[in-house]
Amino acid sequence: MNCLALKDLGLSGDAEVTGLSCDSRLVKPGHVFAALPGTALDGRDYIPQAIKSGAIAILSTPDADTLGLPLLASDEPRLDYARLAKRLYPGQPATVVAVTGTNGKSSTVEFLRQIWQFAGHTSACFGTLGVRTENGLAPMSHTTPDALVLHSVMDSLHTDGVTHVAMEASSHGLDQRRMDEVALSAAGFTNLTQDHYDYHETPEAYFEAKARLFTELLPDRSPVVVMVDDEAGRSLYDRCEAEDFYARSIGWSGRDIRIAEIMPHAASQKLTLIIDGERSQIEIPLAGEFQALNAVTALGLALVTGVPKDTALAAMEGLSGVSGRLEIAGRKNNGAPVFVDFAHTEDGLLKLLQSIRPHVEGKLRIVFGCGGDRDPDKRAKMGAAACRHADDVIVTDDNPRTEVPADIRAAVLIGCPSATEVGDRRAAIAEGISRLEAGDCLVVAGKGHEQGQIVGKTVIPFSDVTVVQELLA
Ligand SMILES: CC(=O)N[C@H]1[C@@H](OP(=O)(O)OP(=O)(O)OC[C@H]2O[C@@H](n3ccc(=O)[nH]c3=O)[C@H](O)[C@@H]2O)O[C@H](CO)[C@@H](O)[C@@H]1O[C@H](C)C(=O)N[C@@H](C)C(=O)N[C@H](CCC(=O)O)C(=O)O
Ligand SMILES: Nc1ncnc2c1ncn2[C@@H]1O[C@H](COP(=O)(O)OP(=O)(O)OP(=O)(O)O)[C@@H](O)[C@H]1O
Ligand SMILES: N[C@H](CCC[C@H](N)C(=O)O)C(=O)O
Ligand SMILES: [Mg+2]
Repeated sequence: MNCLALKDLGLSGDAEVTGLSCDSRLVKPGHVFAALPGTALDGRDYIPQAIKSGAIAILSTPDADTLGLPLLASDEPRLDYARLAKRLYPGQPATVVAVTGTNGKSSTVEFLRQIWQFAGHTSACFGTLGVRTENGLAPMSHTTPDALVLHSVMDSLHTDGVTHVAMEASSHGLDQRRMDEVALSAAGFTNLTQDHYDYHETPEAYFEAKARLFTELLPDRSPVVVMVDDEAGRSLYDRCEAEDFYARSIGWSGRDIRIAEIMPHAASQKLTLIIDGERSQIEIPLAGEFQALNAVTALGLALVTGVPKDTALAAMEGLSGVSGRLEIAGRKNNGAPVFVDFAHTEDGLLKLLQSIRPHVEGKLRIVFGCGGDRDPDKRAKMGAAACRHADDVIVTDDNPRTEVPADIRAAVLIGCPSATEVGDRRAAIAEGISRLEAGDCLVVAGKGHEQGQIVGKTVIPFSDVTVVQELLA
């Protein structure tokens, strides 16, 4: 961490700043406390608590009552919090790429990391799964972490010799300015469908939060890679072109990387791609069209960050799947497979079930639920998608958080009245497995890589993959 004194921040006094926090519960002696107005609470109410814990200055709105402590007054305290975080942790890998979109961010950043690593760059990625380097995975609490965590992660990656990092840009993170001080080299967009309307309220506001990455955070003329197969992608691409970015359009209807054909095999798929007018064919060791789309987005980002085309294509032929994304967890003794996937939106479920369907001779069965304290409007829609595209649906719990689990299940069942309801997730998975006949397939969706079930404020250890394996044993 950089050494700063109060006077370096324009405040009086020589006291050394030992750290920064926006949570009074984490304040230590010598910290600057950022008292931020929030979505549920107001950080300014916690100034007395922060002072008791040893805060020596407050960063907040000009009207904040600091009880005599020096005030770093700001009309945009979240932005200035990010700026101070960057001053304390200034290191950053030279190439930083951010990926946004409703679905596919975690997969795309991990594939991009693998391509860079294959090309000889010391690489990392971070997001929902944590911070991944060639040495392993360290957990993180958010998809786009709070600015302080973000810059301390960047700084330590830089210290460890990482030159290339791919990060996920969530709509919450963009809206709350968590990544405003990151110096970006390029950005990618996967797709936009419904999620998080509880927070953003309208589809337009959700889109604009994502669009901030391109319109406000990315330096002029930077490369952008946009999947243009949906309306949001096309509209974003047009904006990026108008703003003089180096805009690359990719996808089935992409101009710069066009997917001409995908031939699915049991556990792989052959892609025919037209890259800048030239045809290439590769076999990627991943199943499911959506995984191919994410791999192509990663390819686009690898190319604009300097990886030679042949190297990037060779890397794609050796990609490893991401934990909990169409991961085969095991097979019943009659051969029927059980997959674990992280689909937690209507479109995610649709794409997941469409991807698996061609490989199923018998019945396609699904166990899933919807998260509590998250967009309630997506629940019946997810139920309807499951009902329409699977042959057998079991609705269960998925992180009820502070909501009543039965109420969440009831909302899902509105879209899927014929489904079986089994609240306990382990019992639901057991029921799904017991129904599996030869030729069938079961997919357990919604939790993917997650290692816990959040009930109230408590995290109960729970892993879909482990539970499936225990039940199959
Ligand atoms: C809705 C939301 O995103 N909230 C985030 C936001 O909290 P907030 O500022 O609104 O919090 P608040 O509870 O109103 O409190 C206001 C302030 O008082 C402070 N406080 C509060 C209590 C106290 O005792 N002392 C104290 O100082 C809080 O630290 C906060 O600074 O800023 C906090 C600090 O960065 C985050 O931890 C918090 O994430 C909450 C826990 C959360 O669940 N967020 C999820 C929805 C989220 O961000 N998800 C995205 C997207 C996921 C995806 O689709 O991939 C992500 O990037 O992870
Ligand atoms: N390109 C895609 N189009 C539609 N659905 C997808 C796509 N990629 C992934 N999915 C679905 O979304 C799930 C989550 O994928 P991934 O973790 O890569 O997305 P994410 O954007 O990081 O999600 P989150 O918002 O939780 O961080 C997958 O398990 C799959 O069901
Ligand atoms: N990043 C997403 C993940 C949802 C995963 C699902 N298991 C849930 O809890 O709803 C979110 O926080 O909304
Ligand atoms: Mg993610």
